[in-house]
Amino acid sequence: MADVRLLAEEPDQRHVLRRAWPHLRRHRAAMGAAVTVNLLATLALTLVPVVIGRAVDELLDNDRTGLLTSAAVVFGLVIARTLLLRWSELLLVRAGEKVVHDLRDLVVERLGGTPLRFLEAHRGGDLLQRATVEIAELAAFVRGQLPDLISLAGYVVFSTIVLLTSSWQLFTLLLVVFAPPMWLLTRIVRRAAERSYPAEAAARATLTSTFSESLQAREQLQIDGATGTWLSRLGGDAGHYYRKARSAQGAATWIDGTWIVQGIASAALLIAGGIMAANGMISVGVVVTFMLASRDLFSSVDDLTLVVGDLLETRVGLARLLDLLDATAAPAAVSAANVSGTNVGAANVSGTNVSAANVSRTNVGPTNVSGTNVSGTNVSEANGLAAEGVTYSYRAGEHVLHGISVHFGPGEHAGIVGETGSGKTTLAKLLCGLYLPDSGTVRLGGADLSALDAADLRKRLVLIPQQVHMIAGSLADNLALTPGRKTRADFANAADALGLTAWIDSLPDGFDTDLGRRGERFSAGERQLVGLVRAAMTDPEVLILDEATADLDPGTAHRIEEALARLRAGRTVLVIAHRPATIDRLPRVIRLHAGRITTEEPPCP
Ligand SMILES: Nc1ncnc2c1ncn2[C@@H]1O[C@H](COP(=O)(O)OP(=O)(O)OP(=O)(O)O)[C@@H](O)[C@H]1O
Repeated sequence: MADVRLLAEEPDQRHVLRRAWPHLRRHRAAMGAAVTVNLLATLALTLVPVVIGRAVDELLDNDRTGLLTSAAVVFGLVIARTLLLRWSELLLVRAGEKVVHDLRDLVVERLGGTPLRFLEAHRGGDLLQRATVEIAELAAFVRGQLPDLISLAGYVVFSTIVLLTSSWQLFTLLLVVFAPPMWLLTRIVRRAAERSYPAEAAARATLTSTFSESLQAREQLQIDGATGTWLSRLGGDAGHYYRKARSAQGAATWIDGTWIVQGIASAALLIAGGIMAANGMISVGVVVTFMLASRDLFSSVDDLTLVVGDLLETRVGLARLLDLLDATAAPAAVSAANVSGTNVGAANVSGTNVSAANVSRTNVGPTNVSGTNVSGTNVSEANGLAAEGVTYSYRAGEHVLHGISVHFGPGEHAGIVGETGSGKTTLAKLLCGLYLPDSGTVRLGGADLSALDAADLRKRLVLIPQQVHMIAGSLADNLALTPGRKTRADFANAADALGLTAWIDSLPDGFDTDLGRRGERFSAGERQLVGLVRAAMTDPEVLILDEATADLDPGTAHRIEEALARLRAGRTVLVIAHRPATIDRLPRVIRLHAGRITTEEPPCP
């Protein structure tokens, strides 16, 4: 299991911003500009209580000109604030959306390039949740709360400065009455949120997984009459999510405590301010400024607590997303790890089981193949496809393949057979580089697959699985899923080369025939025909067909055999064979039993 890092459902939330920074770096100028404009808007609004306080003193002094000037300044500040705020929101949302857009692209790119094993090791719903819901939540936060968060943080700072410069005595009183209980409440909310939000996100991901699996398996569940069992499992997951969501709500109720703290602080300030004004220590205007600015501060802190609640929730999603990006990053490092692991394994294998040299001389007989079938000259192991001491496990410690060594010469046609679960499909995926071995090496033309360029590999080695996956759309849409830009003419040429033109013509709309949402219109065998046409367009060195286990109608079986026979020329073709008719025709057969090669039937003369 060397090449897979398993994702934790409840992520580590430490240093999330530091981890996210590399993804923000490209947009820092735009974000810096947005934050600056936002802070200017906030500053404009924070100055309003100061001007109102001055206006009150001017009113008490009968200074009409001063009063009118102050009123004009208040008006100007409010207008400036409105315009600046709108501008900053636009800038911030635009910059934030770019970040989210880049993250979304990166997730798609990383998931597309990640080893198959990584995808198989995780529940589809969990990956879906991280790649869609959590990015959507991040986008919603950026649009909805991020501008507020910056404004509110600005209010807290600027209001504090206004309060401190208005009256240090009242400010000291405010500090004593307001700050300690607020600090305590914030700690409580934060702790409760850190406990409950990740658990809520994990429970939601589990529910999504169970739900999406039930949709995928709906036919099987109905056949087995297991819908009830599945529903109760879904109900269990829904109940678990409900409990976690309630606990997260519980964490949020602590926020209401801030109202009580604010009430007490306001009353204390009013009494103290009144006494000081009566004694001539400060003007009435200063008391007014102080009360207005402290109200601003209270409501900012209040709103900030709510937004911070959202921030903590978004932080969990961001941490889960960053985990996904980290786990699917750096394929170079992954393959390097595997290459070294492979070398160790290969050394072990040659020491204990079957050495690479033995494989070519005794077990597999590539010399025979090359000597007789292909070129008439000896082909060493440097040519063709070779597994050397390959070991593989899906779960740590449970080997599915045990030191498999086998070689297929260029142009060879061979079969891999064995009972269900003996490891044929797993070996096929290793042979075409979809899995990396735990130990041992798979080589193509002498080169370790893990060292080859992934895109190049996909053109040189093609696997047609038992169940060829189809996307919603037409036959042409499905044929287009081939490396390179293929045209209608390419589809037609490939079908013609495989003798499938009559079959395509027999479809209602030829290449435009709609195959349904999941290609339901085609049987397993017909889907493999689609796979064969794609393979013909890719023109790989090695083609591996994992024969469909479902019963094939004679017409389709014949078309597959015919197409395969035409594809065989000039390339290595391996068939994971299930049907006796196929096995009988294979010139060379390798039999697997419980992850080991048991017998090797030599090539037919
Ligand atoms: N994605 C997976 N996760 C965990 N275990 C798996 C996975 N795929 C296969 N296995 C297990 O590995 C073993 C070998 O499976 P594999 O599909 O390679 O066998 P097979 O010979 O191709 O079987 P079949 O003829 O039924 O296709 C089986 O025990 C199977 O349960």
